[in-house]
Amino acid sequence: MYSRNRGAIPASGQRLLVALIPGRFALVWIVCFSVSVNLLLLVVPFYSIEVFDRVLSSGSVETLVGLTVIAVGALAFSAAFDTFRNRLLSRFAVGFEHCLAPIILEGSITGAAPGDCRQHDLVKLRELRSFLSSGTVTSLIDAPFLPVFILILFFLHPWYGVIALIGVGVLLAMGVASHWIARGEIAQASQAALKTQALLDGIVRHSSVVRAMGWTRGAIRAFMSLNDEALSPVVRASERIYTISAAARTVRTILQIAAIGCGAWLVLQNEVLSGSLIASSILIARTLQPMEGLVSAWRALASAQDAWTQVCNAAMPVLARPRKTLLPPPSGILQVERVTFRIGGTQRPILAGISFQCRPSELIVVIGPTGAGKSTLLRLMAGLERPTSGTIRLDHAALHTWDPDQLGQFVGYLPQDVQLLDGTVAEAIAGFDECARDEAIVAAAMLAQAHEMILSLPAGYQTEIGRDGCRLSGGQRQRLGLARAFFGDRKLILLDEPNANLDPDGEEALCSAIQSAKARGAASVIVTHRPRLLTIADAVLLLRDGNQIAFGPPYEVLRTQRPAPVPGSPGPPRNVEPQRLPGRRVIP
Ligand SMILES: Nc1ncnc2c1ncn2[C@@H]1O[C@H](COP(=O)(O)OP(=O)(O)OP(=O)(O)O)[C@@H](O)[C@H]1O
Repeated sequence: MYSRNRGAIPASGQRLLVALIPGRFALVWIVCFSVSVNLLLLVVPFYSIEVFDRVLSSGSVETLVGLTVIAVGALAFSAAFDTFRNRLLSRFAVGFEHCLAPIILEGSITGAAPGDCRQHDLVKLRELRSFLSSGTVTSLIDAPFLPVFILILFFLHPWYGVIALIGVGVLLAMGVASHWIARGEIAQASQAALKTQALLDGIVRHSSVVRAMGWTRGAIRAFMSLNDEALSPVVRASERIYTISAAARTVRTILQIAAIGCGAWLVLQNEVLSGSLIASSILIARTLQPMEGLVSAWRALASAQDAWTQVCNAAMPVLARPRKTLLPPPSGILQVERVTFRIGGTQRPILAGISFQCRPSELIVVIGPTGAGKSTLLRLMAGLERPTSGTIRLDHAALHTWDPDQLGQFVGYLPQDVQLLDGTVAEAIAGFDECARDEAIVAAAMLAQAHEMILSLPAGYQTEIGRDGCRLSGGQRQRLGLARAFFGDRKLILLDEPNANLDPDGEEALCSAIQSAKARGAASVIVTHRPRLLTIADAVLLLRDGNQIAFGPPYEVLRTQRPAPVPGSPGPPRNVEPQRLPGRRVIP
């Protein structure tokens, strides 16, 4: 079965997952209702036997009326039980999704779930939910009653039983064949569908770039070609399954005719009464119909099995994670100890042996050329990645020992691309903090010098900013991102090029916001390519090719990195601020 090469899931893990599902005891009721529905299905064949063999021979109208009332009553009960069973199944399916969706989502957000297509795990969960409330599941639940029907057929006459057994065997073989045929195609289609979805996400997300660069037709062509790739195995599998399904229908009809012919012959031989002829043909139809349904249900079954494997793979790492003890609020002592980071099995580390410390009220500015590893270092300090070796500590506790949500309350992180949540300005600042007070939101906006800008927006703090803040300018987005980073009681502020889109006024505002954060006792680490922040920094960390070239007071680091003056040249003027950061272009 296709499982994104994630390896087998231990049966104990699957049991653990199933044990979490609420309402699983409803399954007992579902089975009870199924037993009742299937037993009540026997009413029609027995009614036929009684009518043909007793009423017609005795001519008793009272018996006929009595039998009819009983049969209709039993069928009414059967319909009611069937309804209850389906309702329970659909509620169980909703409970199933409701229970597992938060786990899967947590895996996607925290990166606990393996694989690069985590957003599809929720889609797979939804597929499973609709499978659970589908007719395929009721057919599967009904399947164990087939032996009962076959036994009754044997009881009516052994030949009826033999015909039913042959039918079940042939249809079962056809079902298995369709499963084998569909298996490879479904795996292929599933992989291609993931690729198509990823491409579609990219095109929709960057639709303005696609439009501006004149790539619309190209994007459509690329999408259609991948979509065709995803559809063709589905079409191939469907065509083969339809062929087998049609053959199965023919086999069933032929066997039903055979049963009637055999019954008629047995009546002529006086081996059975005519009532049993009718009863046996009804019972054979009841036996073979679900089997025929299972032939086309194999594909749904294979897809559900694939979805279950993916859901288990996504949920297990989250369930296996130990609960973390909540630590006291930190004061903001950040220690980076011999940190090395490499991705996958790559030889060259992105960061190698980085060590420094940042105390409360200190500001460290990280500089270095493009690709030096500055953003990666910030991601590690925000706890988004774990060092390959070495440790990063906040108040002496390694970051991975903090509860991620608790740690997040004390870390204000602004990535290079601001990434604002869709919603209002206030929501973009407070995020998913349900207890956020308006005063705290406004205070953060004021600290980031974004308050005036927000008030100038059409609906102030209630202005909808659109997906990723698309209705705001780059500078406005950056100021909102800053306000979000300062929102709440942050003890560690991590900003990745916060002044990239800021004008000189914005940069001054950023400096005063950082001074306020310093005054509050927050430790700050800021990546920048511009020199303004160096004037308020306590220390500078210079990175190059993932290595720590220098760390110390700004003037020392910059002095050691300046090119030696050419003998005889006048040298740089003494009273001018540094205009070139080591390893970087000249700052205008
Ligand atoms: N997810 C990733 N997979 C593979 N390589 C990565 C990944 N993230 C970063 N890198 C590599 O790590 C190196 C450092 O990247 P990083 O973004 O940290 O640099 P940077 O110093 O912040 O650069 P810039 O100043 O341009 O933002 C780069 O060579 C980059 O290609």
